[in-house]
Amino acid sequence: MAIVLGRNRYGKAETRLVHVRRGGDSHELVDLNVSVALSGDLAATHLSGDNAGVLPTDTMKNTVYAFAREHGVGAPEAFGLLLARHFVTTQPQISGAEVTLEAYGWERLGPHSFRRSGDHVRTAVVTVAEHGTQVVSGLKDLVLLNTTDSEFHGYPRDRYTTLPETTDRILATAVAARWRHLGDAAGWDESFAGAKQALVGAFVETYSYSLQQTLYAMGERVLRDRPEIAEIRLALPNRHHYLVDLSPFGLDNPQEVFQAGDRPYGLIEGTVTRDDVPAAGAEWYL
Ligand SMILES: O=c1[nH]c(=O)c2[nH]c(=O)[nH]c2[nH]1
Repeated sequence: MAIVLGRNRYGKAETRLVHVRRGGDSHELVDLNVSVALSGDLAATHLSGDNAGVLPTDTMKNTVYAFAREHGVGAPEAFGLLLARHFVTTQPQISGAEVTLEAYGWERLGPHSFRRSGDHVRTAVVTVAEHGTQVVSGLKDLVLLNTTDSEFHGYPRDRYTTLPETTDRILATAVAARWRHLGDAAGWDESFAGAKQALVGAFVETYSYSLQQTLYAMGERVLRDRPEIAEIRLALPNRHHYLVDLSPFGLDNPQEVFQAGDRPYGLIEGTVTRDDVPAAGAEWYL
């Protein structure tokens, strides 16, 4: 029996970067949370504390800020690619870099005034490794709700089943989605806007018999509308809304008064994919 070092990586997590582009009269604002994880020949530091190959995580943080000044910050995918390629090409012991970015939205109020817009967080994960480059875009915390056009019935019942069948309910979720691109040179902002629009459009327009059906419709719409996207993964918490029994007060409740549930919640997860695209890198499955 031997004890050996397994998979490992290291990096600086959650570098908060705010970039102001002061071009003309109107300023541009980008607000990012950037995490870098590097992998490669890092056995020496783990086994003997030899740090000859360990670029400090502090340097990674500095690189994020310096690159913002030197190159500007465009789409999160583009900035992530720039950083990931930099670490892999300049550090001989590093063979893989994963840069994860969250972009917080700011809505313009004036030439140099903004209001934080909280309806979703845009995400990107860029991986540069020996086997290739993978760009995954996404979003999270996008809360959507339909007040009708949602049913749930026809499910198996056992002795523990109490859920009443319904032909009219609220369907609500907080969308977390990530989608992998076929190439590494999409028009990132336009692609993101199109994918988000497809997700929302399918949620609104699908008459739903289950959140699972809605999930598939959302993924399918993204792949139909966006040829640059190979595959999409969705995680949809079912934000249950319980019809309140008002009969003790002599009142009816024709789908008007609901209690918003918190926990527990159903969690519906799924992948929608094209059947003719190259397989994803291993990172996709984490
Ligand atoms: O859309 C739904 N899918 C389920 O799998 C499920 N399970 C449940 O209790 N309610 C729902 N709703």
